[in-house]
Amino acid sequence: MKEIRITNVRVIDLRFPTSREQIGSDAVNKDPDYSAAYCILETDAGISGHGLTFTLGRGTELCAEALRYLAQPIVGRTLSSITEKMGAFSAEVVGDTQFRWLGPEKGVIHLAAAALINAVWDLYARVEGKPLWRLLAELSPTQIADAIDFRYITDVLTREEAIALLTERRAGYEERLKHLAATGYPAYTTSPGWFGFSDEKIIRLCNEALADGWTHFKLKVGGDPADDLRRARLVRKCIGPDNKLMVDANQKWDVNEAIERTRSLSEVDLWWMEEPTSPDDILGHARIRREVRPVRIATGEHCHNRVMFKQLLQAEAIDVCQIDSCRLAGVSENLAVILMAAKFGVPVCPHAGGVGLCEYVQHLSAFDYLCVSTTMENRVTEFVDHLHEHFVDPVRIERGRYMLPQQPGYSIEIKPETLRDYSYPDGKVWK
Ligand SMILES: C[C@H](O)[C@@H](O)CC(=O)C(=O)O
Ligand SMILES: [Mg+2]
Repeated sequence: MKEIRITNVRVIDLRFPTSREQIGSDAVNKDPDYSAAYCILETDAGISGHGLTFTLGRGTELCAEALRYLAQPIVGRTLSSITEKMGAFSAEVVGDTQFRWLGPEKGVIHLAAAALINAVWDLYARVEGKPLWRLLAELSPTQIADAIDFRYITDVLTREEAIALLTERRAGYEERLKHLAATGYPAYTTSPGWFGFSDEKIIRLCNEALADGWTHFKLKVGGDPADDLRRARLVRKCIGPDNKLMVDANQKWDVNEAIERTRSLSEVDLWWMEEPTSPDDILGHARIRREVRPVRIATGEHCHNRVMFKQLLQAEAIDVCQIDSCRLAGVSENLAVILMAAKFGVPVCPHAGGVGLCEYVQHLSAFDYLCVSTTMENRVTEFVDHLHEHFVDPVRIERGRYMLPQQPGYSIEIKPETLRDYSYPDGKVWK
């Protein structure tokens, strides 16, 4: 096959005015405009790769600028020179000897790295003619290991251990694939439970979700204690005792307060408490987890790199590992965390509250089930029912489950008219 060369990278600052209806709101992020720094890798073969990183509106221009900077060195490179060792490529992207001072491997520059690395994976999958989950599932254990930068995690997961785990878990792959294709991957919905929604709206949306077959629901908390409890009781009453209810405080509390508030909310039978305190407080999470048992503790959407996840796992601080497709530096770093979570026996339930995150994480969950965890037990991938109409290959949900994507790529391409109308500040939506 002819070598494919990247000839140009276009970067777009894209923003959706979701705050106008309180979509995506939580106790801390009260007015999110779901946004993205979006990039298109153009090639000399006519085929292009797409990637985005999720943001909340203001500041997206900083991510877009960082993305432009990180993209420069790949213009002129062949795709195969990058994809033959995606782990080395990831290390290059995050290792720029001056730029890394702005992180390292965290914040604006890491979000930008995710958009770029994801775009390369998208291009790779398209060129191979496979959806990303299938590309990953059909790579050999050695090739998956080559896609990972193991630096800083070899004390818990070496390259050899990763290869051994993937090799051992290969058994039963065909049966799992048939099962996944037939039933889809379990999901939960956050859409009825945004912080800024009225009681009436929450109940109407829960009832609609129940009718659509949803069995797992998440509610935003972190407001006035009595109000949180009242809303949680309302949702529990509406969904009944058998469906699962999770709550998300989005980092609102100090550790002591988190313990107190979780105990109080446990009255409504919580399946998990999410982001009870600062995402950086690993020992705080460990203490909260010990003191609120049997309520399980979930976190990860603000866990900015594999080292943080390594420590959360080592410290026995989490019951649920919420990887984020673009908080971590794209597919490659997510693979590292999926494998570490498997080693510690902690279920991965990806975060997807944002634009494009559902489109991304369905591929990661499929790969996790097919090749790593080999089970769906206690695993649910988040779903939010917003903005899918802007994607060329949007997610398909049936009875509360993600159906396997079929089109080549990482499902993240946004329609050209959306790129035009929602680009910031010149798109017509922002005029
Ligand atoms: C600002 C985002 O909508 C955030 O609230 C998402 C989130 O925490 C989740 O989906 O979980
Ligand atoms: Mg959350």
